[in-house]
Amino acid sequence: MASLQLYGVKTPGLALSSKRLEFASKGACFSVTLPSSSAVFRDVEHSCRNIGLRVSCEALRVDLLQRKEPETCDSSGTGKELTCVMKFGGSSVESAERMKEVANLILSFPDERPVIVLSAMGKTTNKLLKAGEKAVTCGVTNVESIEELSFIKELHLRTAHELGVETTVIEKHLEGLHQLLKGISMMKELTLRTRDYLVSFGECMSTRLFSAYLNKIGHKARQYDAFEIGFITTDDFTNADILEATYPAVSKTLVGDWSKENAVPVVTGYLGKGWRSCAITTLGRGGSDLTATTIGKALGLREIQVWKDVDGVLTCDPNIYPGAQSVPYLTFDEAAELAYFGAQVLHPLSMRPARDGDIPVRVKNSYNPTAPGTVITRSRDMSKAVLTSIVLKRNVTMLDIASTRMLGQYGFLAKVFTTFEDLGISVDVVATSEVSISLTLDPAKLWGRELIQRVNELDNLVEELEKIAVVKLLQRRSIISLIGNVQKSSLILEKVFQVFRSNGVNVQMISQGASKVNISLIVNDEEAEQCVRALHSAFFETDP
Ligand SMILES: Nc1ncnc2c1ncn2[C@@H]1O[C@H](COP(=O)(O)OP(=O)(O)O)[C@@H](O)[C@H]1O
Ligand SMILES: N[C@@H](CC(=O)OP(=O)(O)O)C(=O)O
Repeated sequence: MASLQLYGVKTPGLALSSKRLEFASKGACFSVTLPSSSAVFRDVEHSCRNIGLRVSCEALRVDLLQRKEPETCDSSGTGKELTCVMKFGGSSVESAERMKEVANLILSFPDERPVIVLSAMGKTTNKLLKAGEKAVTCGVTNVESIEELSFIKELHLRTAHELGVETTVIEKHLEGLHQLLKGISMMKELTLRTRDYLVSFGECMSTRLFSAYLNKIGHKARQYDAFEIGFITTDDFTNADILEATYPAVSKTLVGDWSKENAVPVVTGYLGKGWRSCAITTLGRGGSDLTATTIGKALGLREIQVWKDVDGVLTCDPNIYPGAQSVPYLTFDEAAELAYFGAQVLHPLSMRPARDGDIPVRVKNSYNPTAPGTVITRSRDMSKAVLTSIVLKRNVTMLDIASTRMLGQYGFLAKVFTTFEDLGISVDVVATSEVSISLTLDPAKLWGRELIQRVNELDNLVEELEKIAVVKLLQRRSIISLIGNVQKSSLILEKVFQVFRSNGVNVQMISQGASKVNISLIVNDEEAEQCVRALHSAFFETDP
């Protein structure tokens, strides 16, 4: 038997009984006693609906997984609510020195009562993945000498020493990591599920170190593993999606604990728990941004701050052009499009919870906290906006598909897209006429797969499409996305084509589509960076 609490209750004080259920009203909470089988989850949901309670199987499952007894919200804290999320990425917490600076930064906002979200230290996630790959082939006796394992151990132990906190806070994890790598090397295989478990050590350790440090300097803090506090996801290992049930569960734990002890919550970014597998999942690379916005929405906070190593969202990738400037304002739609089309600065799905909860997101530089950064909100004054940012997505596969039938035949586009659906391949940019279609394949989805699988999928795709069309497969293309005010598309395109002409570059496909903020152009990979630099100069560095 398990004890549950239900969320989303509409009518406080309502009592219900049935053969299998016992609801006892407790303010807005109801506890229920039932055996833990999924059939019963459905029964409970159904019964609740019948009496006007809005709950989902997922919400029930979350609480059952936590197996928490109903608690009274007796508060011994200050009664002041949490105000914002502050997320610090790997670049912001790469060393003890950086962690100290981040702690100072947090303390320099005495009016804020933040939830802290941290990524793994520096490049730890990459190193963990590399260590996992080496473990597959190196043999159990050689795991000890995997360079990346030694690096991670040394980094975290040194950080503990330099912060002056007990190494015991991470020792169990370091030992667990070592054992896991031995396991991988025995099995000679690294599944996606194991990969997620492997990388979770990064966030689990960074948050433990940081929370211990805050406590050491007299700032009460409490560490949380996201997968223990209700971050419930799909079971898509390495790219899991957050489920609705996460919001009430996370809010209940964080707000409940805060109201009792006023300890700054320090939460692992990037991680969740698969709702069927109950195993640790990850939200895709850079997923801590999504953790932050999810907490912001769950708790209805005033602001979500995402602290990076750049002065906010920039006019283009500074690695392509160091003269990129910071963009002061963006809408959620612009930021989402920018992230989706490849700007590494934000996780592609991270704007969704912020937009749903209408919570402003501020992108700031932890190395330069006085810089204003970028504020992302639902709407902004677009009257003067032309181009906001230029984004590059490299190594894209493009398909030219021309119907073998004549003009006036219907159903061609439907057949093409059915083929994509059947093969589970998603499409990025599309331009069509009645009898031909050019499109690019989403590289994130395609390149995430094993090489053999990828080649097979492309072969199958072309084979299927060739039944109705002449197909040309074009590799090594780049999408240049122009994020801005599409209302001024003629002005933007006039300038773009001038730039391309003077650089001798031919655009191979162009799509404005339904998006109100993005014009996409496809060029050859080798021409792409030069184009971005030339466009940047034309749009941002010359007088209007
Ligand atoms: N348009 C852009 N604006 C800002 N940064 C960008 C942009 N495109 C790419 N970047 C890169 O994104 C990096 C920040 O993202 P990320 O490495 O995920 O930060 P963090 O680890 O702090 O979360 C920057 O250092 C920069 O190199
Ligand atoms: N550590 C994870 C998650 C993350 O969000 O990292 P960062 O905030 O450093 O991009 C990654 O490297 O993907």
